[in-house]
Amino acid sequence: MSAEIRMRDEIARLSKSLFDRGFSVGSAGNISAAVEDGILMTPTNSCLGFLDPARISKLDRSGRHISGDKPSKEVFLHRAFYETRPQTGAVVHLHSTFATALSCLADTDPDDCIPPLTPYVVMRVGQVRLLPYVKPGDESMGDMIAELGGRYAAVLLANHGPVVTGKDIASAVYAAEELEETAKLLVLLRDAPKRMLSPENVTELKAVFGSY
Ligand SMILES: O=C(CO)COP(=O)(O)O
Ligand SMILES: [Zn+2]
Repeated sequence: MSAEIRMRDEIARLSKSLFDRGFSVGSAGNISAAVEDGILMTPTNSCLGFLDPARISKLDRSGRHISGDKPSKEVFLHRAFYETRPQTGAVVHLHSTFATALSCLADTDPDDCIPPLTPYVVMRVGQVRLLPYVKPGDESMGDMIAELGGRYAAVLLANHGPVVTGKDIASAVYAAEELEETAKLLVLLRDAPKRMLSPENVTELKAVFGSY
């Protein structure tokens, strides 16, 4: 089996896993993964729970659609991550409930919208930047991500949802799940006095576990 066929199967398998556990609903969200000669991307308006691996879109390195169904309308956003973070192997965009809830709160800190509450979000995701609202599929979102210069592995799109990257597709999916679970804790504990991880705790985690 070729590496591309294996990757198509892996995208479908992990997408279904996210859908089955409620991380995406309907046709919300999209996933892409790098292959040797381009990028595989979930088709626009497809449901993550019912992808046909053979119909997953393929783009060449310059972003041209070369096979499969029409790609996600968020193609600009995905490509901006691959271009500015060369270590990116996959990109996961979801409308998962709690991360999206944080993206709608007026007092979310745009520079650190998923603050370090527990270690795994630091280890798997790192600092997350909130980007201003634009309509889904707007080309300007690609520019806004490019302007971050590859400094963030994940962003939260205001009033929309998270975008999380990883060195490979499993890492990106795990990081998206970790981000969502931390967002859930932050919403649950919103009005309670909280003990956050200290800057020293965060530095230690980065030193021991590295950052992608
Ligand atoms: O989440 C989405 C847009 O932000 C879904 O769009 P696509 O169906 O085009 O991938
Ligand atoms: Zn979306």
